[in-house]
Amino acid sequence: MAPESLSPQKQSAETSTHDGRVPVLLPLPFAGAFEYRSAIALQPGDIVAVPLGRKDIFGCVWDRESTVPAYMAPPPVPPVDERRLKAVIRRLEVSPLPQELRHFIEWVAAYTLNPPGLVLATALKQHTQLPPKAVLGWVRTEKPLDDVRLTPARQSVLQALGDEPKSSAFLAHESGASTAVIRGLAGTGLIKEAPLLVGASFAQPQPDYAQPALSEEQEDVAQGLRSMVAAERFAVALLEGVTGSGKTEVYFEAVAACLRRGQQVLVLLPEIALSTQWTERFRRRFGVEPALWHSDLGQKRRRETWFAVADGSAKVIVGARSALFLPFETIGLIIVDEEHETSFKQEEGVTYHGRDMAVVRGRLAKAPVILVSATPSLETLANADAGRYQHFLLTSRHGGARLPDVTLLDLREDGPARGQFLAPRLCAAVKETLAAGEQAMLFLNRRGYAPLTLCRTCGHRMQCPNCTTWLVEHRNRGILTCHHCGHTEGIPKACPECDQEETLVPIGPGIERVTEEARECFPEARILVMSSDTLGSAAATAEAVRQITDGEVDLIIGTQIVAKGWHFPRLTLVGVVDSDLGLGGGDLRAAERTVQLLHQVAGRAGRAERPGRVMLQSYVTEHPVMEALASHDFEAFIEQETAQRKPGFWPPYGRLAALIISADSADVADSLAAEIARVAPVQDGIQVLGPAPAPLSVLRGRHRRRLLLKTVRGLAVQPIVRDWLSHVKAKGSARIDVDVDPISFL
Ligand SMILES: Nc1ncnc2c1ncn2[C@@H]1O[C@H](COP(=O)(O)OP(=O)(O)OP(=O)(O)O)[C@@H](O)[C@H]1O
Ligand SMILES: [Zn+2]
Repeated sequence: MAPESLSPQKQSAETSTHDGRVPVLLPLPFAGAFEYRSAIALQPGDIVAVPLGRKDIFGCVWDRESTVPAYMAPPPVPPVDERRLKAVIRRLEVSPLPQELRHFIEWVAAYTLNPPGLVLATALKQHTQLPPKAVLGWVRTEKPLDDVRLTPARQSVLQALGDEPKSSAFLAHESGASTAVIRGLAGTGLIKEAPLLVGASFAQPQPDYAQPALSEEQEDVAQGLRSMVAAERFAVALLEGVTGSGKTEVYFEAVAACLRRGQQVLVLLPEIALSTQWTERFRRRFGVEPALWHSDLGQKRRRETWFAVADGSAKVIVGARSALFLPFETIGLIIVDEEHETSFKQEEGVTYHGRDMAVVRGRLAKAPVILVSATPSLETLANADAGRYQHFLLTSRHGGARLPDVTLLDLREDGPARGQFLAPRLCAAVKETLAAGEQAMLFLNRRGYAPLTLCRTCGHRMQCPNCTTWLVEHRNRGILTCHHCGHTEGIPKACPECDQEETLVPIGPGIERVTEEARECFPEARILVMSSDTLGSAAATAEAVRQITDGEVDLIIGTQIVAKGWHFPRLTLVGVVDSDLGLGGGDLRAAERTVQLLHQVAGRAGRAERPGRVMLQSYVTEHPVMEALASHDFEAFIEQETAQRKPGFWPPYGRLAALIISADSADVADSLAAEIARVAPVQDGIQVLGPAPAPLSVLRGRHRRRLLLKTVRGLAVQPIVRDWLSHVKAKGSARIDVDVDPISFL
């Protein structure tokens, strides 16, 4: 989304006790805030308990003035009659939601066409459940030192103690002493318990802890980023650089600049649970771990982090997109790493794009935003080309490493033997690599053993009973499973259709099947499989990374997990088993996404002294995607994509909103879809496509139809969709979901 569509923000300094009435936003799908009576003075942002129907519920005292531009704002909620007004029960003793965060919540709601209460729910998820319990730490007492015998362990504890209370864990870590020593010290009366300042457990990153020597090119870019931070105003930059060029190292300089100004930094990573290498690099650069924010965080840690972000003591927060909803004290910089990743888009509930909303958040915080990628999205490139974003480039790999040589393996000519998936030339290359004591990687973006199970006799295909999709065989677990709804069944002995035994055969490869083949071809190799099925936790991932880095593994076989920003210095060969996999389906971004993914995987090869090579197995070697990958010429590819999208006003040259209609039965879905189509907007610059059955026309037992609204760039989709949907109502089991800027077209 373009920053120019954001209007300047209005201040709403007004207190909300207004004739004793306050608007309170509840974390529920209502159109806006409700009014309540309040005898006590309340400020916007206060968390309160209020009655709703016969229940009590938490809500947030809201602003009367909206900062969202009028054309995007939802219609106001009609005021409530004085006599029906209910009273606020009490104010909670917890930190209020800052104004900037409230404005952000309104923005996200208006932009994504969601009720603001649902967006508030995202922000409140952890907050109001928190009992404000004091956590105790230790401080020095008045008692003179001379009275006490001091062991070296006790001395080092005293040294680690500052003016502010410190937690036992912190003291133990800093001093190397055990908690027993600390308790012993307390027994002497030299230290006593005191409430911890919230966030005290977050050690401060040191901007000058270990500064790298930057190359000239890196230094130029770092300088540009530092001055953006120094300007302390909203601006967006694209940091584009080939894989291994040191983008992380360079944006760390912007982080350092922000830390020196005492401000907070938010870094969004697409796959935070996999980011162990990233946090380790951060620690090497800044001396401490950053604060993490993701869904696997334990309750206690979540709570500590929330408060430490609110009081400004957590300086660098690295998180998944939900970190955008944290109550930052002063954001000075936002970084979105791998900005092209589609996993930044939340697909369930409130559908929003983390990258785009990061730009909104930066705007509200008056802070610069840096978008980082080796293969930027067309959206971001278009913004850079139009001069809306600054554009920084890193053109060479660090330390003289070369970009890998990319070879296309045409499967029509050099394909593998029947029933196999690795072409002879790829096998030979793997053998050579392993013989040289280097590591190889095979990439296939498909979990399980085989994507389809078919009866050789009658042609029956094993399908999910709840979804329009085939069941995927997971041979290791002896099951067939649906990757959409989770339906699981045993692998039958006989075909359920024709009852013949031993006729079901797997069609096509998943990584389990490729692994089986690799074990036969490379019997000596130590193989490690990386997929969400084998790496369940951050700890398992960290251990896998350690094994690879320490050279305990020869061959890595994996799904898209292996494409993430890993730095494996011994890895010199990457083989892509099925390069064409992402190209089918006719999705608007299929080609773009394939280039991004395969380039990212290829970029894992040859990142240190030894040169790398990449082999792409494909049936369409003449496809522009394959040519771009082989020649490292993305400009030509982007030009071609642009030429295809521009005339039809496809993003980023137009805007999209998808309507997904779903219901228990096909009839209900069809008739609602038809009704919506009948009242579709007719206007210059607008086109409505559909209704049509969704590619996943049945999902979890619900029948789905899609309509797509397309507008020219100058028209905002929000008011159009809002007006459109005001003419229809979903009844019974039917539902209408809106997806603004859709990424998935399933
Ligand atoms: N100036 C530097 N001094 C020392 N090491 C550096 C420097 N620049 C980069 N490196 C090292 O080079 C390697 C690649 O850098 P980095 O991972 O930052 O690149 P990247 O552009 O983010 O890569 P990718 O897009 O592939 O994830 C890392 O190990 C990094 O520590
Ligand atoms: Zn299913």
